[in-house]
Amino acid sequence: MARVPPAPDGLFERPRRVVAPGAVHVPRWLSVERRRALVSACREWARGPVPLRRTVLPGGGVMSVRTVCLGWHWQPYRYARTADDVNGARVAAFPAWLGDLGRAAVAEAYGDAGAAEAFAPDTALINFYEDTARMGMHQDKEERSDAPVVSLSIGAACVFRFGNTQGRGRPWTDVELASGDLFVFGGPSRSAFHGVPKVYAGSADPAAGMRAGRLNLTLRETGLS
Ligand SMILES: O=C(O)CCC(=O)C(=O)O
Ligand SMILES: [Fe+2]
Repeated sequence: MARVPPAPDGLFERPRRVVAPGAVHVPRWLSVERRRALVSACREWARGPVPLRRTVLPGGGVMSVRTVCLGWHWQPYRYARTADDVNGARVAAFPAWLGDLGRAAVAEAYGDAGAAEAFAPDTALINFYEDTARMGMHQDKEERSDAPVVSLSIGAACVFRFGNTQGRGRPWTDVELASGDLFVFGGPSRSAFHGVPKVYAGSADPAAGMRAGRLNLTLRETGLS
């Protein structure tokens, strides 16, 4: 297992990059204040009403990431208001301020005020990765909306593998997502396969309140009511 952390901040410039049409990586978008506020909000949400837990897949496999949802609860492979595969509780509300952050993210990534204004996320999936956690290649496809997915990363850096819409295999692009990075995928990239094959052990963001591990939030429109 590679344990070499990415280059320290500031050593190399990480430019903003269009990875595929509609898929934009904006390094270090979140300020340290914003990262700290998100980390403490996630700590609260991880306590309940639905606790942070490993999702059990229909075949019996258990995901290595631990997840908690806001607004709508995702379980393989549908959304519901209640976490029927955990404790039956209704998930915490999706807060208005997180919707504002999502719209700012779309504006930043696409430079399109109309697209930003139209973005109305109603769910967040919050994933916590220990250094050994991974996420296999998948599509985010339970949403009934063409709206983009906004992804925010805090803590340890990872390899985010961004593939194609046809299948799990190549071609793909490996992107390093580090603390504070924004990644938005929409338009022709909305249903691209993607995953996290590696977290860089030893990279952390103590200033944001993360001594170890990686936090990722995806803000999405479910298209459900
Ligand atoms: O952790 C990430 O960067 C991606 C998470 C993801 O793909 C998901 O929650 O569906
Ligand atoms: Fe995903």
